[in-house]
Amino acid sequence: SVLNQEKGRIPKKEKPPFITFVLGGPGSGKGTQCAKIVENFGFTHLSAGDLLRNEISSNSENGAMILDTIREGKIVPSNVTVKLIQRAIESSDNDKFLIDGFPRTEENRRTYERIIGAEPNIVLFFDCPEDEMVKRVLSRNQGRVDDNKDTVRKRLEVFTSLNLPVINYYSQKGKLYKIRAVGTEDEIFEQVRPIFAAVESLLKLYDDSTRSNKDLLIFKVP
Ligand SMILES: Nc1ncnc2c1ncn2[C@@H]1O[C@H](COP(=O)(O)OP(=O)(O)OP(=O)(O)O)[C@@H](O)[C@H]1O
Ligand SMILES: O=c1ccn([C@@H]2O[C@H](COP(=O)(O)O)[C@@H](O)[C@H]2O)c(=O)[nH]1
Ligand SMILES: [Mg+2]
Repeated sequence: SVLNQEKGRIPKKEKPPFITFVLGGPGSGKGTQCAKIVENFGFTHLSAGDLLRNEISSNSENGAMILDTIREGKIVPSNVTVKLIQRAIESSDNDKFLIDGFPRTEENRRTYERIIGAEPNIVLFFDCPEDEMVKRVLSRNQGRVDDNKDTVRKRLEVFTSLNLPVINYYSQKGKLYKIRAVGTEDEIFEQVRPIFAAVESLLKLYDDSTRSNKDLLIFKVP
């Protein structure tokens, strides 16, 4: 805005957004915890699965292919998912996002980096035992076509073989925050809260600065 420019600050859209990837197996509680982060810290929640399900319900050209892929617990082609995420980020006024359930594969990750031209600032990993994840998914009752025994088994296999390498990648980069995703929703959120309290302080510093320096957003939570 003019006000910002007068004060010598960088207008909001010219600053890179703060991106958090939220990872974890099926039913680990990603969506549940994202809702709490939205409520407490004002992030915009973009669930890759929800963006894909919207494509099915709006009868888009890729809808049938996406439905088949989700039924099988497989992964939708990277360019399709990344374009949906890109469109959602660009059409938002917010500058801090939770990208939930993406990237699922190393190929997803590289495609995101190529198209968006950036890496996430931090990555959360909800680490939950398999038997607990299966129990949660099978009692979810939201009418999802993939919440059945057979597809859950396939989703768990895909998680282990394709998603864990992505999680290891971000761990090696020092960007990963691992949450022990057992206990009540509130108990789990008490592990999440300090991470976003630190992010909030950092973003405040950044908002007050005149720099568009991305390095300011590389930090360690105490
Ligand atoms: N800590 C918890 N204890 C018990 N049930 C939980 C807990 N957290 C979430 N749930 C429930 O487990 C189910 C799965 O949670 P949620 O949808 O948040 O998982 P998810 O990681 O987003 O799963 P998916 O990858 O399949 O989308 C939901 O019915 C949710 O209400
Ligand atoms: O990046 C993504 C995210 C999701 N999928 C497909 O959607 C389902 C459901 O995802 P949830 O995160 O559990 O809502 C997932 O099993 C994949 O089939 C995808 O292909 N790519
Ligand atoms: Mg979810």
